[in-house]
Formats: sequence, structure tokens, C-alpha cells
Amino acid sequence: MDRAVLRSEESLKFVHCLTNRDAHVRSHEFENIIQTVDSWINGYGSPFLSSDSIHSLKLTLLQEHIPDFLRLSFDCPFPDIREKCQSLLEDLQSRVKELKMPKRTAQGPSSFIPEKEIVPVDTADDQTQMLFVDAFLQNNRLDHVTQLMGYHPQYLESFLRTQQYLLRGEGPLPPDYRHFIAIMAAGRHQCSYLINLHVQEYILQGGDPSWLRGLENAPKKLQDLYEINKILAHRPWLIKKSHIEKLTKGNWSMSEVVQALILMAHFHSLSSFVYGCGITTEIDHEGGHSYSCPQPMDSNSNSSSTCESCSSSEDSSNGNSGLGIDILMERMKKLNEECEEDITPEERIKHFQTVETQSAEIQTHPHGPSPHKDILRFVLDPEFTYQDFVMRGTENEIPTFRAQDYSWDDHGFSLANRYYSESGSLLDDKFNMAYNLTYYTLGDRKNVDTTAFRRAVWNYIHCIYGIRHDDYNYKEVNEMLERNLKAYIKTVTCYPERLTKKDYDNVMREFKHSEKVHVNLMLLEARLQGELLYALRAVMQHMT
Ligand SMILES: CC(C)C[C@H](N)C(=O)O
Repeated sequence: MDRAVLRSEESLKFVHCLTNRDAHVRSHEFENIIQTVDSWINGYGSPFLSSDSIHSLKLTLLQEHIPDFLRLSFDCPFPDIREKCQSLLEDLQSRVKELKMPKRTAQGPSSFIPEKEIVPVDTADDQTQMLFVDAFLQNNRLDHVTQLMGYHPQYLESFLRTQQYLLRGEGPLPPDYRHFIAIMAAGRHQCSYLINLHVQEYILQGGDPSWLRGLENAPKKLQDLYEINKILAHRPWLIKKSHIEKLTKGNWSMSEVVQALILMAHFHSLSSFVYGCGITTEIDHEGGHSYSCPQPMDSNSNSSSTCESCSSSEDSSNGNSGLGIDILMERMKKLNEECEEDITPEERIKHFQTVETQSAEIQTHPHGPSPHKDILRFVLDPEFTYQDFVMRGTENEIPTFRAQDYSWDDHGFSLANRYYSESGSLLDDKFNMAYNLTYYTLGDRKNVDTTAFRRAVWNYIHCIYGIRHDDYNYKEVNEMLERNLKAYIKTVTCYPERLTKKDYDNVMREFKHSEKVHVNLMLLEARLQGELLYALRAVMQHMT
């Protein structure tokens, strides 16, 4: 190659490398990119001083990809690439004055948790580091969700394996459909974080950009999912076998239906996690970087300490400071020691109904942010939201879902496997991981059996969805979960887009951030399982 003149095909290669789907190629080619850019800057004479068309092409290309470099300088788990990106940006800044240099707007992956308390990209923990590398190679990035899940590497492993399978593994739906479904699902909670990620993936997979103009531009087959996506997200108890029938009478095969249902439920519940943990916009996405002084978001990390102290005094004066760890420990101990109370099935049902009714009385924020028009392209009726199960009205008599009649272990698991090969086993592993995960700690205490607390969280979420486990004593929910925490759980599960930092700060105060993320993982999985129980039961009813 004539190095004196950078040919436009070279520029194209540059773009290609940066956006290459195959992350392996991408990291290998990275060396070349750096060299190319280096030679642009340092090369023969000073190419940036000439004003030919190649010059402006180079400038445009560089400008477009600077957010990519900026992101890589933070999220790349390979230290050499991270450092090279940093020095490249510095070099560009000082030598190519025409370029505009952005700064990241958020201070790390979560606006609720100070960056220094989050597992760093270059963590010294080998297992987590390997998972971060895997995630980077899978997704072309180490996204904020993954980094936050890095608190819980055992879970993260299972999560990444499942998500990789759903999006890129064998399965009946083509890749662009999978990402489009992710966008539709995230749209139900206005989760622009996930929408951005999957719009990018959709395009990289060769998806038709015109579909992104709005649902009405997508194929009828995808539009047919609209209704079921909506009820699955907010009122899964309304799913009937007729919904499944409608799809299979159209041109959906049963295994496509099952893959789509799992994808939708996965992204509904991942939206809960994104909001529940205050995940920030990815650096290279719109809003993740800014070309002006990034002052506003800087105050965010500071505000966490000021906010916490001011809200704590405010709340204790309201007598609203919640269950302290000591009380919680004492109650857990008591529950563990007590032998199973002798209660009749009727009493059990009563307890369940009490928790259910109380849940309906919990006031969450009445309105969320009004949806952005970019999101409304995928959401036709944003006002359709969760409604308390007990308020479902009597006209269509929907009974409580009895988990012993249709359970994940005995029914859902094998049905998922039957129509979508490994999905059941992967999900099963992930559910078990989230359900059983414990470090025997609570705040700064060690050797604590937290089973009672964790069961209460899980079963409370199912209760919100009208699912009753008849071997569980729902009285425990009220012993374990104070009202603020119930409100937090209900908001994150049902209306995640309405959650505020204050809500996060005001609950589980003595818990570590990693524990709050742990609770969010349970929330994600319990919601996912709840949605799938309804969806797969309808599939079964349709088949029999
Ligand atoms: C969510 C937390 C209360 C979990 C606790 N740290 C445990 O290891 O069990």
C-alpha cells in the first residue's frame, strides 16, 4: 500500500473493523486500526494539514468513531487496548484541532452506586476477569449491566450463557428478529438503555433500518407479537391459549413462539434490573457522552452521599427508616428455629390473600416519565401498565395461579426444552442460581442464614403476579419485608421506569451495594419465571 496516501478503501476497512460483528476479528484488527490512525496523525508530512477530500473523509470517520474510542478506553477488559485508546484520544486532541472531543457524562455504570465501589473492568478476581473478557467478545463491549453483575460472578456466568444462547445460539428465529423483539420488549418499560443496545446489534446483524422507523414498518409477523408482548409485560395473567393459537394460525411455528416468549420475558425483566440498579447510558450511545462540559452528571456521584444523609434524617423523623439489620437477623433466626407452624390450607390461603391485598394498597409513584417519541415508535399504547392482581375484576374470573398445578420444575422447564432445545436447562440453571445464591452475610455480619429473607423476596414477586406457592407461609413476607422494601420491589417489578435514586437509597440501608444488586437479580429472575409460568401454561393448554 502506498502509505503516503490513505486510500478510501483503507478508510472503509477502518469503519468495518470498528463495527465488525466478530469480536475476535475486531480485537485482532484493533492493532491495525490504531496503526492506521497513528499513521493518519503522524504520517507523511501532516495529512491533516492538506485540505483534500481524503482529509475531510478521514476527519469525518474519526469524528464518528471517537465515542467508540472513548468507550473502549473505559470498558475494554484488555489493558493494552484501553491504554492505547486513552493515549490515542489524547494525541488526537492535542494534534488534530478540528476534532471535537467528548467526555463521558456519567460517572460509571450506575448512577446509584459510586463508581469506586463497583467491580472494576480490570478486576483482580480471575474468574470475574474471564467473564468480562467473554462478555466483551460476545457483545463487542463490556456493558454496564454485565459490569454490575460482576458482583456475583457465579450468576453472571449463567446469565451470559443464557443471553448468548437466546440472541446468538441455535434457534428458529433469525438474528434480526431476535433483536427486534428485544427492542419491542424493552419498549414496554421505555428502557432506552436496552433499546439502544439492541438497535445497534440489529443493524450489525444486517437488520433492515426501515423497520426501526416504527412497528408498522416491521413485517406483519413481528407486529403479531404486539398484543402478547404487552400483556406479558404488565398483566401476564391475561394470557390465554387463544393468544398462542392466533400466532400459530398465522405463520408462527411453535418453536418460534416459544423462543419469542422467552426473549420477551427476558427483556422485560432485564429492564427491571436496569432501572432497579440505576444503570447509566453506555458511553458511546446518545446521552452517554457530551461535547460540552459534563458538569451536570458530575454532581450525581456526590449527591449520593448528601442525599443519603439528608433523606435519612427526613425519614427517621417520619418513623420510616425501615427494618434494621438487627431486627431482621432476629426475625430470621426465629423463623429458622420455629418448626413449621401448624396451619391449615385455608389459613395459608388467607395469609396469601392478606399479602396480596396489602400489596395493592402500596402506593407507588403514580406516573412515570412521559415516553420519548423514539420509544413510542415501538409502543402503541403506553398507558397499558400493571394493574394489581386483586383488582383484576370479577367479570372474567381469573383465579390465583397455583404453582403446584403448573410449576417451573415439573412443567415449564420441560416444555421450554421441548420446543426450544437448550432453553429450559439454561433458564433452570439461572433460576436456581438466583434463588439459592448466598454468601451467608448481611451487611457487615457474617455466618448469617438469609434464606427466610430471600424466599420472602422471591415469593412476594410471584404474589404480585397472582402466583401462590402452597408450601409457603406468606406470613413470613410481612415479617421480612418492611413497607418501603415492598414498595421498592413492586416498583422495580411492575413500573421500573418510575424508580428514583431516592427509592434505591431509602431501602435496605444497611445492606452493601452488592447485596442490593443481589436483590435485583432475584427480582429479575422471579419476574422472568412468573411471566414464563403464565406464558408456557398457555402454550401447554393450546397443545392439549
Ligand atoms: C440479598 C442479601 C440479603 C443476601 C445476603 N448477602 C446473602 O449472602 O445471603
